[in-house]
Amino acid sequence: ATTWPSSVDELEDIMYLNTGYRARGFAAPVTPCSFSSEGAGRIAAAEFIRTAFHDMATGNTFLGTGGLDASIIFELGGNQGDNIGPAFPSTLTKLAPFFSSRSSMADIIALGLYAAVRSCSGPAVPFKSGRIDATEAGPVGVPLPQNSLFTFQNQFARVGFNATEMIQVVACGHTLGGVHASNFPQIVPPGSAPDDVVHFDTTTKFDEKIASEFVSGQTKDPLTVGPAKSVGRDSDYRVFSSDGNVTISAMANPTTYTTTCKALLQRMIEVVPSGVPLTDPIVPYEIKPTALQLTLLSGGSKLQFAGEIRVRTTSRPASQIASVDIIYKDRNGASSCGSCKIPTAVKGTAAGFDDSFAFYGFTALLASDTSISSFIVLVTLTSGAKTIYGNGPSGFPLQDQIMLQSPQSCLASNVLTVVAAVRSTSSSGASLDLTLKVPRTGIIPPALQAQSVAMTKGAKVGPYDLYSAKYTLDASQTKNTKFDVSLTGGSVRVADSFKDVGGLGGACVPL
Ligand code: HEM
Repeated sequence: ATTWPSSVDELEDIMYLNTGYRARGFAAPVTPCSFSSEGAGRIAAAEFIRTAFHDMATGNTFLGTGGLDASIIFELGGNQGDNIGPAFPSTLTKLAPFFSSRSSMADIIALGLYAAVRSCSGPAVPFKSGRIDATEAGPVGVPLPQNSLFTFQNQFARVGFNATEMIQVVACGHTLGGVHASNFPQIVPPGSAPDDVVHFDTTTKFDEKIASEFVSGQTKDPLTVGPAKSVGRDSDYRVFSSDGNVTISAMANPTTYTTTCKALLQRMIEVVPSGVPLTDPIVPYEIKPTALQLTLLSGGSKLQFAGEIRVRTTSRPASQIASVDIIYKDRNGASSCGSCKIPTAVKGTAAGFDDSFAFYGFTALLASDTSISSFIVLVTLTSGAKTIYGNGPSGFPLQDQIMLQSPQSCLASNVLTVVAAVRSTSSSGASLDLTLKVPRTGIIPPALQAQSVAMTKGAKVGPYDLYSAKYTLDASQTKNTKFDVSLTGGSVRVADSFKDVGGLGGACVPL
């Protein structure tokens, strides 16, 4: 199990909170499987999968370069012929809002494949994080329908797939969507098909029909039969028949198809430059603290501790949970707080493709002198059974050395004011660390730009000193800027992190 907090926390939320309370909505553009906000003839799930393939396809595992690195964001515009069609800009536009300092664009593209495949009833492709974004275009070299079999085999070998795996992974991709007349008029002549698109198989589902219809001679795959043949663009035919139909026949079995595609699509999204370490596959937390916030209250003797505990309710439904309690330790790791118990109440439920969650909210007052350093979570079932979630040996950690003072902070006509409370014993100073999204001409995702502003020391309130800083944002940055407040001077970075300017009020309230 992952210990909280972890580098995967943001991606874990994006991956699992599809609908309901605190939904991130990442899978909404590909739900249901047949959906596209772009209108008739388009399938966003197919476009997400094709985008991941094209980003990966120019990698080179011999040299350890490229792969799934988001270099595709620099490779649109059409002059190189690799990325033809509106699928790529549409996909990147839908993915870009999820790009942050905690979720690289390359990870988001890979996660897009997971969501698209799963939304179409395909397997849950294991998703690791840690991909690093390229800073410029990669080489050309996506397989094109006019390429020879020999070229295809070399192109797939370059990204680590042998001749058999090439057949398999093409069959995994070409189960959704199809060929569009506007992109490949020699393959689908304009006006020759409804909505100017011919689908690869007869179902809009992640299934083996692409293989079974090929083997039975029923296929209408436009890269196998039809106009593509006479112009040498029947690439699926060349690929699928390249070993005398042995592999594509095996892929006609539904179980073989699903198992093979799960493994090969995972490998596909794990083609990354050498030296890029990926995490273990992300799995949902059983218990995950959410939106925790300490706030110093007026007078300085009390801290407000508020937040939510997200409980996974997939195998243990929320209806069986009688209570969720927090049991905390004071800032010295002791229990000077007495029972040190904080009750919670249900705030809402959420769901992913395969998991469900309930959020339990709480607000408590703590003595600011003794404060808090960690907590564990006690789940009591209606049967009386109790389970303690300790997050490893030391509990869920919480630092009280620096905290955002949300009520004292505000965003008023683009001017951001941030106030933090810093324990008087803590440090030499505080810093406001912004992650700005800077729009780039002709490139869909913005650049991330780190910006630090020294905070100015103000009044002393109880055991804390207040610090403040101002920063003027561009209009486009008033909704998408994240920021930390951090201590300066220490050897280990201590911060209250990943706050959203969108969460601040329009008027700062003095303490
Ligand atoms: C020999 C290798 C391949 C060739 C030559 C090839 C070629 C093509 C072509 C020409 C299209 C039509 C695009 C359009 O008209 O919009 C297409 C669509 C598609 N390809 Fe491939 N492809 C190959 C391998 C793959 C692989 C390995 C995957 C993913 C695992 C994949 C996923 C897709 C998907 C999902 C679509 C449908 C897109 C849509 O409906 O918008 N392809 N491919």
